This record gives sequence, C-alpha cells and structure tokens, in this order.
Amino acid sequence: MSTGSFTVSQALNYRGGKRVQPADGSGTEEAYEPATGRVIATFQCSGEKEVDLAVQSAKAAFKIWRKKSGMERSRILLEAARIIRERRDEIATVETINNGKSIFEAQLDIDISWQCLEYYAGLAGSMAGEHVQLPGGSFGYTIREPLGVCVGIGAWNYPFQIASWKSAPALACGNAMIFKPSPFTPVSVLLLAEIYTEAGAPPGLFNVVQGGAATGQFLCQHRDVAKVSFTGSVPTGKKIMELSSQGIKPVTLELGGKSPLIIFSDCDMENAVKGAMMANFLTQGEVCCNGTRVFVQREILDKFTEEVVKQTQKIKIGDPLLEDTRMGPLINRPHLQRVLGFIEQAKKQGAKVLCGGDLYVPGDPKLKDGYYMKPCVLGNCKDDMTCVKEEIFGPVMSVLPFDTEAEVLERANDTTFGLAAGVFTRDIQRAHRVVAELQAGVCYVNNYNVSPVELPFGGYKMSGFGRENGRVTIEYYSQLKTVCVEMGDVESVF
Ligand SMILES: NC(=O)c1ccc[n+]([C@@H]2O[C@H](COP(=O)([O-])OP(=O)(O)OC[C@H]3O[C@@H](n4cnc5c(N)ncnc54)[C@H](O)[C@@H]3O)[C@@H](O)[C@H]2O)c1
Ligand SMILES: O=CCc1c[nH]c2ccc(O)cc12
Repeated sequence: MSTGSFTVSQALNYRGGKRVQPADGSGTEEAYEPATGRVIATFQCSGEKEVDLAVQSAKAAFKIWRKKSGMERSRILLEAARIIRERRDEIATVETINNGKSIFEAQLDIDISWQCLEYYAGLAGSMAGEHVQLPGGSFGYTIREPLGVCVGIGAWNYPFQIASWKSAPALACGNAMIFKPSPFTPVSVLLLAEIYTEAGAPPGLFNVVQGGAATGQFLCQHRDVAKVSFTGSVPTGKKIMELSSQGIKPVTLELGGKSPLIIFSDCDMENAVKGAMMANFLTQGEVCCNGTRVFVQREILDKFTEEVVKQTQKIKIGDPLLEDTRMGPLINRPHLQRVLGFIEQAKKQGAKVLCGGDLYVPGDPKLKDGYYMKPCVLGNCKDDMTCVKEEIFGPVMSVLPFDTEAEVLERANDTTFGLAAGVFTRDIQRAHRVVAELQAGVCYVNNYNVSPVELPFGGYKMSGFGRENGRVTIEYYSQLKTVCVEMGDVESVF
C-alpha cells in the first residue's frame, strides 16, 4: 500500500458481528489522509436509533459473555491478540494512512495493543472475590462481576490503541463494549471489531458507532449503558462526566496534559536529550502525556539546548508510510493552523524559535496538500507564556532554565493538569525525592513515554481519573457483590 491510494467503501459501523450502515443519522463526516489531504471515507454520524440498536446488540452479547468463565474469555482474547500480531503491518498501515503518524511508530502502537489484550487475557482467569468467616459458622463471600454494557469514546491520536486499552480490560471482566472513535480516525477500529468476531467473541460483544459529539451524547445518556471510558480533551471530559452523572454511571477520564520534564545537571546528557525527544515528538507531538515543559538546570542549559536542537533538525519528516520517516503530517489543517498559531503567539510573548515551527512542504508532489510542519524548539520561555501554560498537542518543546530542586518542583506543579512528569538525574535519591513531590499520575525516571501495559496509566488533577492498563483497571470495569450467608437461625430484634 502506498500513500495516496487507500479509500474505504465498506460500512464503518459494526453491530451484531458485522459491518452495517447506521439505521439513522445526523449529517455526514469525511475522514482524511493527512499525508495528502485526500478524503478516504465518507460516513454518516449515528443517530439515537442506531445507538439504541448497538446497545441492544451489546446487551444480547453480554448475556452470553457474562456466563463464560474467565478462562473461556481469556482464550478468545488470546486468539484476538494473536490475530492482531499476525496482521500488525496491515493494521499499522491503515493507522498511518488515517492518522499521519510514521509507519515505524504505528507498528509499535499495534504491538502495545496486542500486548494489552494478552495482558488482560492473563488476568481474566484469576478474577475472584474473597471468602470471610463470620460468627457461628456463618460466612460471607464476594463475587467480582462485570458492569454490563460499557462505552468507550476515543481521541484521534492513538485510534487502534485507545480502542484496545479500553476493550481488553472491559471484555476480560465480562462486559460488552460499544466504541465510538473520533470522527477524524474512524477506520482502524473496524479491524479490531472484525478480529474480536474472528477470535470467537459473540456477535454484539464489541460494536462500533461512528459520529461526533451528538452520537457520543446519545451513548452517555442511554439508560442501559453502565459505564463510560473517555479519552480526549478536558472540556469534553467535563461534559461526559456531567451527562454520565445523570445516570450515576461511573466514568474513566483520560484527559489532556502539560507535563514537566526536569533535567538535572548531573544527568547522562545523551539520554536526557533522547528522553526530551521522546517526550515531545512522537506522533507529531500529538500525545497527551508529552513532557512539553522541559526544565533544564542552568549549568547545562546551553549544551542541552544545542544538542536537542541538533537532534530535532535531524528528524526526517515526510511520507509516513516510508520506513525511514520519523515524523508525518498533523491530523488536519485546522489543527496545523492552531499549532502554528501557538508558535506565533510564543514569539510575540518573547520566546525564541531555536528551530522549526514553520510549514514543511515535502518534495514529493503527491504530498503537497498534506499537513506538515517542522518540529519546533522554543527558547527564552517563561512560565506565564501561553506556550508554557496550554496544551498545544503538536511538535513544540518549550525549554525553561531552573536553578534549584525546590524551585523546579514548585514550578513543575504549578498547573491544573497532572497527567505525567519526568526526571533525568544520576542521583537515585534525588530521583525518588522529586518523584514523591510531583503531582502527576505517571512519572518517568531517566526515560519518557514508554508504555508497558503492566503499569497503570492515568492522570491527577484535571488530567482525569480512573486508570487504563495494569491490574488495577480490573476494578474500573467490574463491581463487587457481597453475599452474606446465615448458617443458624434468624435473631430478630422484633
Ligand atoms: N489522557 C489521555 O490518555 C489522552 C489520550 C489522547 C488524547 N488526550 C487528549 O485529547 C485531546 C485531543 O483529542 P480530541 O481532539 O479527539 O479530543 P475531543 O475531546 O475533542 O474528542 C474526543 C472524543 O470525544 C467525542 N466527543 C466530543 N464531544 C462530545 C460530547 N459532548 N459527548 C460525548 N463525546 C464527545 C469526540 O467525537 C471524540 O470521539 C487532547 O486534549 C489530548 O490531550 C488524552
Ligand atoms: O495520548 C496519550 C497517551 C496514550 C497513548 N496511547 C493511549 C491509549 C489509550 C489512552 O487512553 C491514552 C493513550
């Protein structure tokens, strides 16, 4: 498959184990190939009737699925993981075409996706409650039960992976799921839906509805939906929490960030520079946990900045399907303009563009209408600048000098977000002392943006709550039933 050739003609909703056109809809959307600006799919946004049909289909599947043992569910998840691994390159290609990230990165995303399914397959068989002895031979026990029909709503930056991180624990716990991807990236999740069916999941266990805010609202408001797991922006997260509160539905919110990366003068410089690149430029900088406020201790500021600029200028931008490309186009033109707007504002506020920050036009004529820009490093940044305070969600790193540990901690925590943070130092005691003070759900020591599925991921403060990945996520997709058993006679107080 080469850039500029892929189009989707099949239906993009998935219900009852097959692709379907929505039963009703409110308007159509177009999905793009960011590398060329071409429309690759046109689809209808699902209306209330289609959402209800998806919920009914999921309810029917839930009835079958909840009765299966953990080991039976595990086998189906393992088979799905195997198929994803087998079809990794094909899925990654679709992801790259619709999202714009380099094929190199998309392949890693798909690897983390099948690993997530394998991990929860491993946990499915050991889901259990406890037995508690009570006086007189009476006893109690708890049963860990699924919630029912869960809804997943995703952002556009990791389309397949977001669907995997939500569906794997949901299905492992015995739930059914309806997933709504971002209307910008509707395509790859259909492959996941087909794979679950091929692996033996009952029809309706994993359904897909397409659409934007209105479709998302129908899902959150539906009376038979038991839980909503959302990945996206803070403003939308607030709306989803509000809607879900009407039905007392639990929510998981994976929201935005403006994370600090703290580089002490005793760091391994080469690793710190690599860490800063990983913290800022994966997926064109469109990553929620990026460490975009790079605090550098003053003694090494010049050397670090020189090296990070040198490495940033070397990033190969271009056709994302080429093996040696390391940065593709941004998701769409309005987003590209928004990111460039942040850079203009930063300049006006006194920041200095040390490299990049302008449009990039690849030599290949078929890419001339794509949404490319050169990754940017901003120097002379101050804490009160917009580029340092707000989430840009593009390839823009702000470098900020600091002098002392106490000062940098104060400044690092001075944000309403709390998704991630990083520290580079050779002093192991300082690393843990700093981590203990950082107000962030995910902290990296001497690395950044690695995502082992065994570790929980999620935010503090306005970056959300609930967790994805790790053992703890089982608790977010299940509930405890307590059973109290009397072995004697009832001692009534009446
Ligand atoms: N914390 C994380 O794990 C994480 C991961 C990826 C992205 N993000 C954040 O997401 C943002 C970018 O993604 P985005 O632009 O797709 O976010 P977004 O909030 O605009 O949209 C996310 C999803 O919500 C849907 N939606 C929009 N309005 C809705 C409503 N009223 N009710 C129900 N659903 C609604 C959208 O259609 C989309 O599927 C950034 O802020 C980024 O930091 C966070
Ligand atoms: O973009 C934010 C971090 C992230 C990377 N992959 C995934 C998958 C699911 C999420 O909720 C967040 C993320």
